[in-house]
Amino acid sequence: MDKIVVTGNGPLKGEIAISGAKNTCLKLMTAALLSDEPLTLTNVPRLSDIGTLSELLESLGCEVALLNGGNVMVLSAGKITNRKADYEMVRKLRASFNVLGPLVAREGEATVSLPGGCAIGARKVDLHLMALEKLGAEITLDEGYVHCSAPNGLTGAVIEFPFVTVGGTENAITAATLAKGTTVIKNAAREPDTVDLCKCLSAMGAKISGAGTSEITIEGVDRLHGATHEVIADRIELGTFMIAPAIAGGEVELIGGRRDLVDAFCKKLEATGVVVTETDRGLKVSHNGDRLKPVDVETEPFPGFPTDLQAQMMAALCLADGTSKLHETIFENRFMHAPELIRMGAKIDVHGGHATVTGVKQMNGAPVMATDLRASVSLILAGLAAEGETTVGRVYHLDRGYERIEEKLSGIGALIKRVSA
Ligand SMILES: CC(=O)N[C@H]1[C@@H](OP(=O)(O)OP(=O)(O)OC[C@H]2O[C@@H](n3ccc(=O)[nH]c3=O)[C@H](O)[C@@H]2O)O[C@H](CO)[C@@H](O)[C@@H]1O
Ligand SMILES: C=C(OP(=O)(O)O)C(=O)O
Repeated sequence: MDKIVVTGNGPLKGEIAISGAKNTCLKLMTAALLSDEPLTLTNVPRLSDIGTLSELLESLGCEVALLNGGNVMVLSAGKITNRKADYEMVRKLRASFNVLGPLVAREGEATVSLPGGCAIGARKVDLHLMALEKLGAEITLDEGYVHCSAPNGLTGAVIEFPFVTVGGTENAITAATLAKGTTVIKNAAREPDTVDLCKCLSAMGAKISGAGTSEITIEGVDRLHGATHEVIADRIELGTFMIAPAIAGGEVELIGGRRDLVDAFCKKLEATGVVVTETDRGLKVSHNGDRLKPVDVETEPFPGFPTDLQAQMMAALCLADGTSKLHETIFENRFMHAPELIRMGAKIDVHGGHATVTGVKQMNGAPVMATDLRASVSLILAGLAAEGETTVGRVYHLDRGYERIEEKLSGIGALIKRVSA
């Protein structure tokens, strides 16, 4: 199994091109199931999660072709040959539960394995099912599978979520595109991923208004057609690489980065003393290497501080000059990076959804273990500023969501390599 070895070596300088967003691209891929014409996605990130979802889509009869070294994907669901998404595939990837909306909308029937919990929390799907029931689907649960049936098609309805669910909003949107009549989604997710999905669906002929606000309206249409859509920049990869010069010092330009994708995060980073500037090509982050100022962070749905950047921010705050408090409000078990950071010399006290981080002057390299995607990258970031060598194990978590991370970080002067153990 591969490991990543990072050696702290001072300030970083250069530029990193931001890839297409994993969490967006996965949902865009499920949209291909809504049309019998091809959907072409450009700016596709080369990640293991993309490969896993491709396999699932292929098992349903959707052809997936990669062009231009994998950067362009053509998805052709001329005919759905199988309406059942198997446990073995769905369990590997939560986003795969989002084939449910498109399948039932187009085929009037679908059976999809429950995704189950994952390391960061229980991650229920009751609200996805509530939304589909509102649209008239009949739902039964049997042996770990959700069976969803609407033989006469779905019908538009008002769906009000009690709290923001990104995946639930997206399943509701895709299902509603082919429903009869109007659907109004209240308390909808405002994430850029959801907005980009709506943009792609609109290019396919869907009638959607209000994307990016808490109320999204969808007028159902009879059919969707093919389209070409460019995947939006990955705001989580962007935020992750913005932390690199913050933690190790230096100046790095993130090509393709946009402040509006990570504004709440930028504000917290700026409060630590880091300088963020918008440039013609993206965002530039500079830090003189002084100790960061402590800040308090609470994760929230967009436009708040993203849960997917909490681990990386914690890594930076481990070296701040003072005490920071982090409150994780989205997932109940998303501090698994804390014990590993503690192995590197950090002082962190976790109590439920809260963590108190008392900054230390220096962290030290250590063998550490990745427990989930964002936890893994927080250990690499900490390694960039630590004294000595940090070896991160179980890097398959990292490969789910970061394209060529060693290459990108080496390009700004980091000492990082992948070794086969
Ligand atoms: C609001 C939020 O930040 N969502 C994040 C979540 O999206 P993802 O779509 O995976 O999760 P949701 O947004 O649906 O979940 C938000 C919260 O609602 C709960 N829930 C959700 C659906 C449901 O049917 N019932 C239910 O109780 C979840 O357990 C969680 O506590 O993880 C992704 C990957 O890390 C992030 O990119 C998203 O930004
Ligand atoms: C947790 C993440 O992904 P997933 O929802 O696929 O588990 C993530 O992108 O940080």
